[in-house]
Amino acid sequence: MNEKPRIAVSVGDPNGIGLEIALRAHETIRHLCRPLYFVGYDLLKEAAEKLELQIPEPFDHTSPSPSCSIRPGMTTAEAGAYSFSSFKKAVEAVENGACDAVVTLPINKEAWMKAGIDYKGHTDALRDFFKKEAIMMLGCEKLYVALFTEHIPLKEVPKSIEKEKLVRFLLDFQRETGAEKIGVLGLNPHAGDNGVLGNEEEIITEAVGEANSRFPLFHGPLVPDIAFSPKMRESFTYYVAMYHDQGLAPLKALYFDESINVSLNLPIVRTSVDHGTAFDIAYLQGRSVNLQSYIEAVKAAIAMKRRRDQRS
Ligand SMILES: NC(=O)C1=CN([C@@H]2O[C@H](COP(=O)(O)OP(=O)(O)OC[C@H]3O[C@@H](n4cnc5c(N)ncnc54)[C@H](O)[C@@H]3O)[C@@H](O)[C@H]2O)C=CC1
Ligand SMILES: NCC(=O)COP(=O)(O)O
Repeated sequence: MNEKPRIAVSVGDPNGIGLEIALRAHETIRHLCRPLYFVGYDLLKEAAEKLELQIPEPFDHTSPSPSCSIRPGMTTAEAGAYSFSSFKKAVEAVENGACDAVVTLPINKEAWMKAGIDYKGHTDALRDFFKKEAIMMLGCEKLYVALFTEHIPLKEVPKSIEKEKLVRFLLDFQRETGAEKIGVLGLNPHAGDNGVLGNEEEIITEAVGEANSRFPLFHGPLVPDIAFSPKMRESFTYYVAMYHDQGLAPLKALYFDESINVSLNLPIVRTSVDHGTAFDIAYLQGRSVNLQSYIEAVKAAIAMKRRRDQRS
C-alpha cells in the first residue's frame, strides 16, 4: 500500500448518529485514508440538512440501493434494510479488491430484525459471510476484551461454555493479537469458589490448561469482579470474557470514548465504533456526538491492513 488506503465505510442506521459522525469526521479521516462511504446522495443530503452541515467536498460515496428517509431516533425496517445493505456492499468492496478494509458505523439490531435480517450484528453476519469463527474484541491499547459468547441471552451462556470451543477460541485470539499474556475470566461469582457457587470453572480450567500446553500464556479462570481492578490491569492488557456485559461493562466504564470494536479471525479487516446508534441524541440540537471511537477505528483498520500486507 503506497498510497493512502481505501476504506469502505458503512454508514450504519440512518436514524442514528452514523451519518453525523461520517460528515463531521470526514475532514480528519480524509488525511488518513481515502474513504468510500456506502450511502446514497439523497440520504446524505437529507442528513446534512437536518444537521445543518455541508456535505464535504470531495466525499466519495456510492449508493447501497434501497431508498430510505430519515426518522430521527426511530427503529424502522426501512433503516434496518438500508444499514444492512450499506454494510454488505462495503464488505463486498473489500472482497473484490476495490477497498482495503471496512469500518462500520453503528446499526440497530432491532431495526435489522424488523427488516427480516436474522443476524445479531455485524460480527454474526461476517461469521456467516465468510464461514469463519470471527472473534469480537473491543478495547484500546490500555485494555482489550474478547467475548467468548456475545449476542446471546444470558441464560444461554453457561451451556455455551464448551472446552474444545474455548480452547480453539483462546488459541485463535492469541494468534490474531500476538498477546503475550491473556487473562481468562471465570463465569460465576468468585470464579465459582471451588464449586460452591457453580462449576463452569472446571471447564474453563481444563481449556486454559490445554491452551497452555500449546502456548503457556493463559491465566485463569480469573475472579471476574477483581479482574479489572487497577492492580490486575497492571498485569493484564488482554482478557477473554465469558459473556458480553462481563467484559464490556468494565471496558466502557473505563474507556468508552477511545475504544473500538475489531473483528478478528477473518480474511478481511473490519473495525467499528464501540458505541451504538445513540437514538436518544440523533439529529438533536445542543448535544455533542463524540467522534473519537470512529477515528480510532479508522486508524486501527489502516494499521491492521498494513500489518497484513507486510506479512504477505
Ligand atoms: N457497532 C455497532 O453497530 C453497535 C450497535 N449497537 C446497537 O445500537 C443500539 C443502541 O444501543 P445502546 O445500548 O442504546 O447504546 P448506545 O451506545 O447507542 O448509547 C448508549 C449511550 O451512549 C451515548 N452515546 C453513544 N455513542 C455516543 C457518541 N458517539 N457520542 C455521544 N454519546 C454517545 C448515547 O447517547 C446513549 O446515551 C442497539 O441496537 C445496539 O445493539 C450497540 C453497540 C455497537
Ligand atoms: N456490543 C457490540 C455490538 O453490539 C456490536 O456488534 P457488531 O455489530 O460489531 O457485531
